[in-house]
Amino acid sequence: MSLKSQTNQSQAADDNSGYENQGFVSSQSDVNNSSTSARRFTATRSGSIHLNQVYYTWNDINAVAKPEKKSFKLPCFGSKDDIAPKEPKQILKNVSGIARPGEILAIMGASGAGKTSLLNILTFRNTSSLNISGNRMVNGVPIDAVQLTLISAYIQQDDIFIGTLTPREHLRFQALLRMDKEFSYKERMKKVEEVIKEMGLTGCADTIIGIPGRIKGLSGGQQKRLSVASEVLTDPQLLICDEPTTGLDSFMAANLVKTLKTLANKGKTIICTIHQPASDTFALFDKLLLMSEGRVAYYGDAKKAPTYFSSIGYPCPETYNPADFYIHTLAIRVGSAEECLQRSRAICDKFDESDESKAIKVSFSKDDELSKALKEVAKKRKKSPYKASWFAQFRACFWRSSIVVRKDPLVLKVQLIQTIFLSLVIGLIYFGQDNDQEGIQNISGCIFMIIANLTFSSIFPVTNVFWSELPVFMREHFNGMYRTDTYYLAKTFAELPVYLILPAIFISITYWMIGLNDDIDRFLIAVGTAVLVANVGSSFGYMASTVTPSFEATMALAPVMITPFMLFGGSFMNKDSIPVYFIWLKYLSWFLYGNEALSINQWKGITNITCEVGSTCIENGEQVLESLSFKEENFGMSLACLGALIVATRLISYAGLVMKSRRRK
Ligand SMILES: Nc1ncnc2c1ncn2[C@@H]1O[C@H](COP(=O)(O)OP(=O)(O)OP(=O)(O)O)[C@@H](O)[C@H]1O
Repeated sequence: MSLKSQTNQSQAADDNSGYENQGFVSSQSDVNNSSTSARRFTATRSGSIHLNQVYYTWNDINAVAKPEKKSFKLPCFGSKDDIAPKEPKQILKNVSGIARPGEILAIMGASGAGKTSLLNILTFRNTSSLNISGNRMVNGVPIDAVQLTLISAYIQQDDIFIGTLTPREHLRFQALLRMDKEFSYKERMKKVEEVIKEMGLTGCADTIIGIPGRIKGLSGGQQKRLSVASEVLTDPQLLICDEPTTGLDSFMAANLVKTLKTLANKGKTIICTIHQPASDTFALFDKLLLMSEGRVAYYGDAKKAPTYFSSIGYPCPETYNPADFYIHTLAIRVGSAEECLQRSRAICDKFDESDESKAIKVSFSKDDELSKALKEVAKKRKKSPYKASWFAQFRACFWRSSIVVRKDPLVLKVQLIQTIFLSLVIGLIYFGQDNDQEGIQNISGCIFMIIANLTFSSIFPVTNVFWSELPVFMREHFNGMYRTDTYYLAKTFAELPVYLILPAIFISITYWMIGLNDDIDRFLIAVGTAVLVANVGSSFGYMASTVTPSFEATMALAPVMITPFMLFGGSFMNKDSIPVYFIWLKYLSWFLYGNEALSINQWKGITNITCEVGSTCIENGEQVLESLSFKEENFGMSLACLGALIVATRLISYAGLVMKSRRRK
């Protein structure tokens, strides 16, 4: 190791005190015969790697769209176009570039220029429909998708958060699951506070993030800064941002790029695609990669671009925003496409011949140590992508889900109001029932109403929350933050109090208003039965959500799925009259089990049913149960079946969630 690299090593050790040095320390001669700054890296036992500086290079990237799979058509129905083989479409042609530490590289171009395709290729994402050639290297070492994720962070265009959290809570959750095992809880929380300050989020750290259309929260710019903050927590040396300023006004866009600039000034390498930035935002970029028709039209210092374009005959007028000028010059306009294509081709050809073009291709000396370390760490990460243990994942997910339960009005507040309102309505409708002939019918009706309300008021809030949280789960799960089982189990336990307390409140109000069996033990059994029914309902809500492809499909199909269980619940049709081919549905109907349990609880041992002299009457509870085909000895079995249905529907929901996450892979 050179003397210079040893000096840098001790300096960097101070910078990275949180990392455990395992001896993978390397130096490397610099690029292009420029000054030799040693770049060391540190690999930790827990499977992370930290590079002091990142030079990300891509050379001669070519991308061709894979031919579309032809759908089967009878020859007589196909047009000539269907039969003729289609020319493979070249998306990128010999695209090269380099992103350096301490700089922001902006990838710009008109619509369809190839920015997204290039960014996808640079991040190894969504490239299954392309045939790609060329190489992508970090500090001269060819890398793959997993190796890139070890040293970089990708900030996607759309910000996805749990809207009921505050930025501080969101960042704490991220820190608990994404920072290396070596960091203590205290260090993680300290890092969160540092990042809040660094990203200018101090003023809104305890404001709710917000849910569009439901809860007002952070501004677009603050949300974007929070996205960046989430990534900065893990201290990646390479940040790749997909159109970070989209949807922001020019002031907020400039603010965000200034934040990125602060990070670049700390030595980070930043790449971002951008759509027509305002001139003050454009002025903040260090390097510019202009694309046109899948080719490089310019790569170099953003400030030198006007001189370069003047030199090839396209001077930017003084009063013009340079970004607008380049994009207009390179855009392919409808109506003059051929002329625009010729101009684009000429500009790209000129760039290919220019000195600027030659400067892109830089050579690195071989770094076998870095290559070996990257491979080793990637191997570990492939085995287990998670940085936190199973228990740490469960604890963090449980903590966050508990906050959601407490703060999301849909989960607790709205449900509580709805529960009290509906229980009062049912209580008033069936108020003060007596043990007489009319009361038998009324009580049978109100038991059914209680079960139906417990079911519906559990299913729909669950589906709403599930679908609004699903994108967050998908992104975080794929980012290796937590496993599906820890997420699902933590959520189940965090929501449990809701499905214990709300049914208990519901039954407590209705039970006494209606005047059901006034034995206190019977009341407590009714509470227990209501809790079981509500939990079958919430589990069914999860199941309906995980086995259907979209929120709309869940909302459309859930009632259809519930109807048969409701029909065979013993109220609309006598239990013993169910057609033989539908008997299996009866065994899955929580309406039937709930109905049977609550009816037995109500009528068992009742001997004093009033009967007018001279009329045919049901005289006691036993006869009531007999008329419904319910048997007292089935009481325990009905409760056990409700419990079994909860377990079964939860397991099916879990399997559905696993399938959903697998399908995304
Ligand atoms: N998988 C693909 N198959 C076929 N054509 C594709 C594929 N991916 C991209 N293209 C085409 O390649 C061209 C470049 O697309 P790309 O999305 O990279 O452009 P862009 O510069 O990001 O545009 P915009 O700013 O409008 O998003 C477009 O004409 C697009 O239709």
